Amino acid sequence: MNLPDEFIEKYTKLLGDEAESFFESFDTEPQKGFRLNPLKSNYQNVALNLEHPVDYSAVGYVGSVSGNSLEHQTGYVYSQDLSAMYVGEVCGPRPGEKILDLCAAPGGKSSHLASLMNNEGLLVSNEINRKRALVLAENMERIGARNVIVTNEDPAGLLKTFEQFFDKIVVDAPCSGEGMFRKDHAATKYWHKDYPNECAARQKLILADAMKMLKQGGTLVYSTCTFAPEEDEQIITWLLNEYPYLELVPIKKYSGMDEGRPAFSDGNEELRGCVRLMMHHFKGEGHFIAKLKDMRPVGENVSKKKKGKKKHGKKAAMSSEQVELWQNFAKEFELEGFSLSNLKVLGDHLYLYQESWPDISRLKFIRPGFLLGTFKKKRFEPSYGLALALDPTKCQRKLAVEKEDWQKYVAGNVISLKERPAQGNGWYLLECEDKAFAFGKVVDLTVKNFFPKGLRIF
Ligand SMILES: C[S@@+](CC[C@H](N)C(=O)[O-])C[C@H]1O[C@@H](n2cnc3c(N)ncnc32)[C@H](O)[C@@H]1O
Repeated sequence: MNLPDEFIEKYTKLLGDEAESFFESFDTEPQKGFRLNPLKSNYQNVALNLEHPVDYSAVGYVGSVSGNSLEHQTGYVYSQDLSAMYVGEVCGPRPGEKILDLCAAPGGKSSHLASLMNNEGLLVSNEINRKRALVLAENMERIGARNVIVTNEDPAGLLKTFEQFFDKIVVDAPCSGEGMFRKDHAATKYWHKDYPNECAARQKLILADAMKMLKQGGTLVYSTCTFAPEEDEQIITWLLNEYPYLELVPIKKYSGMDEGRPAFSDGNEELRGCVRLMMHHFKGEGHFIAKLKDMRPVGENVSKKKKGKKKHGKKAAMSSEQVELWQNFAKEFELEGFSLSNLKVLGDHLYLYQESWPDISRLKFIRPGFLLGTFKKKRFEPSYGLALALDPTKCQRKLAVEKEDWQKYVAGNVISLKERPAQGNGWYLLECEDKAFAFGKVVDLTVKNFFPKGLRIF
């Protein structure tokens, strides 16, 4: 491929003997990857080739997945570059933690983080660009996570709500994208000699806001998809100088992973603890990852001081009619873990929003909690996301259909039944090959279509 002359000049100097194989790697075939989603109880029940697992993630595989497959539609699988999937592993989210993914769309890292949190704790997935934030929300819905808020703020906008709040923050920063040149040749057109420095200036602003939202004792994971030292090692040097209480946590290197390069910055040997994923050594695209820990003792911080304050702000109460409609639905589906104190109505929408989460009413959001459904003239219509978050193995009110009927439904058509289900008319969780794929409403011998129009496939 044609790389910009100044790019070649720069990396010839930086990489010396290695430069030739580095440049050759831009002409090699990219290898694809995917992750399975342990939020689904039977997550290994997928018609996919699982013979090539990666060694750095228990849920990652080499291979490709069709966006039109049942596995993809039901959120059992997420296509993700083999390098990108190491970021979530390095973060190592734990159930119960409060985590921020600050630059999150389209959701590769966020879906990975949420899939490892067992629906416990809170993940705030933020994206500054509204169009991209909408795609992010769709992807988070698909994986069936119940503990995610999707916001659409610039990093400074989040500060008013989340000062010193998070246990872990992932900053997968907007960057010069050199590591994506192989996959996306057009990306070379935006590149110019000063681009990495321009990106670095923006990265510092984003990180300065991120640092204000990190709890004392918290962990920051910084990643880019570029090889540029200005945006990689030099940013880490800047962080270490600016925030002397931060320490680099050495990241484990698996086969083909490079160390960070001290010579690309101020010579600090600790930079070796970072990871460089270089296409001439590793099978994924180009990436850089660093992990830093705030070493100050976990003490009184702002969010604790505010403890006495009512966290929810104005929480719209449900009307008695809404309570009854929801409770009837929840009883029919034997839903557990949805206590009324954790439910919130906004407009006609009903959300699961844990009482312990802070008031986000001052933020621009796409999903202010997990959308359970919508109240419509004396009835409750469950959300598509709720269907994907339910465990079909535990649900009695379900209807299993063949693959052809799944195809019809996700294309926007009704399903015809040979006989009426024993439980009569009404809402059913639809499943195919033991995977919940939507709610459908049975009226006699027809399953009416409620598949979201914008997500139709085929
Ligand atoms: C590398 S992409 C994120 C990819 C994502 N983490 C994933 O795994 O799917 C960087 C994101 O940062 C967003 N961004 C751009 N400028 C930003 C800014 N000033 N502050 C925060 N995010 C920004 C972009 O819109 C883009 O979605």
